[in-house]
Amino acid sequence: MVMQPDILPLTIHDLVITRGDRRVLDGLSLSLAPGEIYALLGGNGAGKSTTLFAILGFLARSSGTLSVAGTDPAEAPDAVRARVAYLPENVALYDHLSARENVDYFLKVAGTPRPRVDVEAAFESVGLAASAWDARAASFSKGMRQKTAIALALLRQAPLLLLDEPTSGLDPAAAADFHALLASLSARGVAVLMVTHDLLGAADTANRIGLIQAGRIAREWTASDTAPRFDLNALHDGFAGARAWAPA
Ligand SMILES: Nc1ncnc2c1ncn2[C@@H]1O[C@H](COP(=O)(O)OP(=O)(O)OP(=O)(O)O)[C@@H](O)[C@H]1O
Repeated sequence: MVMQPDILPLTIHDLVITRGDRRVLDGLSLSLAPGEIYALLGGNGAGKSTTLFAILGFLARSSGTLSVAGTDPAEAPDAVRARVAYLPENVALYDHLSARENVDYFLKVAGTPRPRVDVEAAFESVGLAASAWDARAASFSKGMRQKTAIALALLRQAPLLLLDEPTSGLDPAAAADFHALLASLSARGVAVLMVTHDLLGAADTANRIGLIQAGRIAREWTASDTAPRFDLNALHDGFAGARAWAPA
């Protein structure tokens, strides 16, 4: 992965986004270093998805700054979307195409086709079984769809991965598989911003966990170098408080 050392994959400072008459994001600040895995948690309607859409350049901001690998999505949305890999809760693939054909197609559309050997190496590194490479995506589980999309992100050399509820609906083994995959992405220098309601999964995987409340990061926890990585009681109390606060 080629990255400029002094440019962070993501910097957000004092971001304000208004939807209707509400300041849905109200002074949100958040930066990610290469290889960092950040879990963003918060009650329903707290602004998690809004944060992801703002990073993708889909929402106008009232004030604040935001940059993805040094580029402002408000100024160059296409350049930012070319650098960010966004996985919605349910990854959409062309069902009538195989994993290989999907990846080839998206790379070609992006103007960055890659040789067969590279695509297979990416499938191997995300743990997509070889039997799936040429199978139609219609038969794929959520986990297989995610692996295909992450292989595409690796091939595109995206420095930032945005994940919306990646483990909802995954069985425990598939979720563990997914968390191991995130750790290997992190080791390659990919920064990951993961929106989730899975407190235990976040505590297993993330380097930092942030609680979004009233449109900003209200609390933040950093993983310890020694076990346990996070104080689960403190996390639980933090999130219980946020639920009690969340708007109806
Ligand atoms: N298109 C819209 N127009 C006006 N308000 C919106 C729009 N989309 C979302 N909102 C409001 O913005 C707030 C934040 O929504 P957002 O989807 O970011 O929350 P979230 O934290 O992702 O919630 P959830 O956990 O339920 O997915 C909510 O109050 C929501 O009602």
